[in-house]
Amino acid sequence: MAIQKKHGKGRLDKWYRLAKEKGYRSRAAFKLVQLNKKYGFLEKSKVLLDLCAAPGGWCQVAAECMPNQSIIVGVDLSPIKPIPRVISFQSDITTDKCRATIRSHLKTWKADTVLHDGAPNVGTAWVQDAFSQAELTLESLRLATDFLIEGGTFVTKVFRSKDYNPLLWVFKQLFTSVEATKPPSSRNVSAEIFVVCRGFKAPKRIDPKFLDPKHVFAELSAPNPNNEAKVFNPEVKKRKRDGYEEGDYTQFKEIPVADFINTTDPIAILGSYNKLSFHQPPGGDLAMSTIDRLEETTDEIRTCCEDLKILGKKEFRNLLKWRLKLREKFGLVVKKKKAQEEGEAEEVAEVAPMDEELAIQEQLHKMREKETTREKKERRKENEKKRKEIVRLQMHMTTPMEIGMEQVGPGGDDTTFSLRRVDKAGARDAVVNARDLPVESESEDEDSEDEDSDDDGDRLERMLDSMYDQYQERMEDKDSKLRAKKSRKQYENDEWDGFSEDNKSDGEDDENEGDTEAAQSTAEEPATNSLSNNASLFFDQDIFQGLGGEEDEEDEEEDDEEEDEDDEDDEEEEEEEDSDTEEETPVSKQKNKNKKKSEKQDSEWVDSDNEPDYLEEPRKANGQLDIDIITAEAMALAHQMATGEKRATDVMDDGFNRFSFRDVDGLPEWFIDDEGKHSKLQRPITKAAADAIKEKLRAINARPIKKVMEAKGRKKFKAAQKLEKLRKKSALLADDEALSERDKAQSISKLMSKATKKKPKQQVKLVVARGNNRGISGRPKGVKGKYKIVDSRMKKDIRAQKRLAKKKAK
Ligand SMILES: C[S@@+](CC[C@H](N)C(=O)[O-])C[C@H]1O[C@@H](n2cnc3c(N)ncnc32)[C@H](O)[C@@H]1O
Repeated sequence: MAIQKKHGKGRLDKWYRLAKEKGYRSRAAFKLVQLNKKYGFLEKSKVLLDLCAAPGGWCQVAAECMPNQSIIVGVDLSPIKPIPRVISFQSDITTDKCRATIRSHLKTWKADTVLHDGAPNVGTAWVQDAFSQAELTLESLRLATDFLIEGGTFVTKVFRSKDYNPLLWVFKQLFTSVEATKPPSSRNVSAEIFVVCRGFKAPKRIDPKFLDPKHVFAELSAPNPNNEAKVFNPEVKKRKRDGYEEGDYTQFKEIPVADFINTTDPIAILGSYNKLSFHQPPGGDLAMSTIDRLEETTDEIRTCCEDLKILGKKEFRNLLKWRLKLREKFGLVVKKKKAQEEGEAEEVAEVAPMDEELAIQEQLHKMREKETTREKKERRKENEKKRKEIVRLQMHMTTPMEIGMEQVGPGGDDTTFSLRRVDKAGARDAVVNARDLPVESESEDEDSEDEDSDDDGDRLERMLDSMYDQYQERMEDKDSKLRAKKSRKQYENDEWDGFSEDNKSDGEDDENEGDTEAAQSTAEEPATNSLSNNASLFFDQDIFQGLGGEEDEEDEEEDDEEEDEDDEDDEEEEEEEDSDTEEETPVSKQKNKNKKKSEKQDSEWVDSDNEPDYLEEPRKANGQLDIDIITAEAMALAHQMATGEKRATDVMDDGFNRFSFRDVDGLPEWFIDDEGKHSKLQRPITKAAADAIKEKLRAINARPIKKVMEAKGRKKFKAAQKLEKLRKKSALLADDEALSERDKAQSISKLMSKATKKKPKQQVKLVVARGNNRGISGRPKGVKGKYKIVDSRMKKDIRAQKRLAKKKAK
């Protein structure tokens, strides 16, 4: 059971806040709400008497729940501010005057329900309050018996004390059903219980003893205590069930040490008593004298027992240890548990749990709170780890390199850098994009903590990457330029054919063979397939020159054989072949032309082995490259080349600059993208080139797009159809002999005017982007037909334009 604070803000719990919210005068109002929810007596009542009603929370609830025209009378020692539909007055419920006043208000009516929530010493008039709680309850019962109707309900607050059971016994004599319950809004730390007595028996004569506190709460004489049994057989001793002592305001409390040894709750004793007494009664006490004589009971222990209020932690610990030792000596340790279990079982049975749903909800709430605190803790831990990892990365303590090096070491079964393995591990894309790669620890000796933090680093990287992807997607949705840029980038990435699907399937049969094929294909790509410039340059390096493909070798062999067979015809055939191919395509023509031209300039440029990939580009009928120059830089370059200001070799030279071979491996994409904006050669743009591009774009914009053309075509077609219909109709009218010529002419002209009448244009509603419409996407609420979202400025401008146009028209 959670212990709630009894003071300060601990009192301001959720019921307090709820009461404030709902306008109830006290949090106690919820106790009645919950009691009524369980027993439903208020809705059935027409006359209600609220004893001890101030400040009036219960009266408010009663006024809410009871039928209209009901009579509600509230009384308290303290004044009650007026409540609609409630009669209230100030009086002591134990007096005859109070009884008379109630009678005057109720007249001949009998009450269906009597409520009593009285508590002595809690109201503002506590000085006048002389009764104990139990006595007050009995007094309220007396009033209830005076005013209750037969079958009526009496709801009262009772405190768990030694008087509780006698009270319950009295209730049972007067009511058919008596149930004790504790509403959820009643604090757990409070000893209060509510007893709902239903079905008032309304006996003609009530035995005065039932309502006489002296008689009801008279103590039964206890049997002589067996002190020996008390110490040695504690299971026989029943747990003290006196509950809270009424009116015990004594400051100094002492308790016999034997009780301290026997108790199941030593902490409570140490906390609430001032002294553990070794004092024995006149007749002597075996337990006490035994404890006194034992060697464990040292002088120090005795001194500690003298004044518990001045002891520190250490002394308390000593006392508890001493108690345990004595209990062991008396053999009480195991038995104590049993006794406690029994005691607890009994206690639970006393109070019926109320409103299970509410209890479950509360429990769920607690569990959820626990869960969130746990999650928060974990998140904090995780963040701390990530922060450390970033610091490590920044200090170059971890390197995002050596990708897959340990898996396939040199001299292993696989080739040194088996791309296929990388591919199989699903990291091909990662290699291409130089990201998402797991960073492997550099040495196996690194401790597990480092591995963990490496994993965290990877996770952080991946998180950043995915966040960046999401950001880009969002931006692409908004910006078509970005979309185009992405598709261009994708296209460039797709050009990397180093790991073709074919190779993949081959490789599954024979790894080694596949590998050579992969190598071969990569070596061949520059010549046959269109690789990106970077890739071409990469494979142009000397290291790849020696790598010949199987096909090449076969071709060579075949050539050799042919050479052997017919040496003489070889040269002629070759010449013929060359001329044939030259004639076949304009591409080769162009190639040849290029060859001849560039022989003067640069022999490398037309090296057939290094055929540039632009040969795959679309060409015009005359064999010229069909290049659409769309950027000012390209236009400027084209201009420079056309005027001879720049040569092809210059362009190639320009290709080798400090940005050409930027090492982007292992760098996150967002970083590359960000850098890419600036890490490139800034090419000069001429004014003429910029103007030419502007002109070109203007022309492109002026060109009607396909959809507009289609719409225009549809319009034309529909007009033709309409005309045809009209023609047919007017022909019919003209042939109608029943009509006079004048009527015919009139009907035809009517038809024509109807056809030529333009449909009124649908108005475009201007919706100002303010209030709820600010920043919305899609149709604003309550707008039908065509609409346009504008800002208020635009709306005003349009109105002004219209006004001006009207003025001009006048
Ligand atoms: C817990 S408060 C009642 C709260 C009330 N049910 C409500 O919902 O606002 C207890 C009240 O009992 C009143 N009380 C105590 N002894 C009384 C007595 N002898 N006669 C009348 N009222 C008494 C106190 O003045 C105090 O206002």
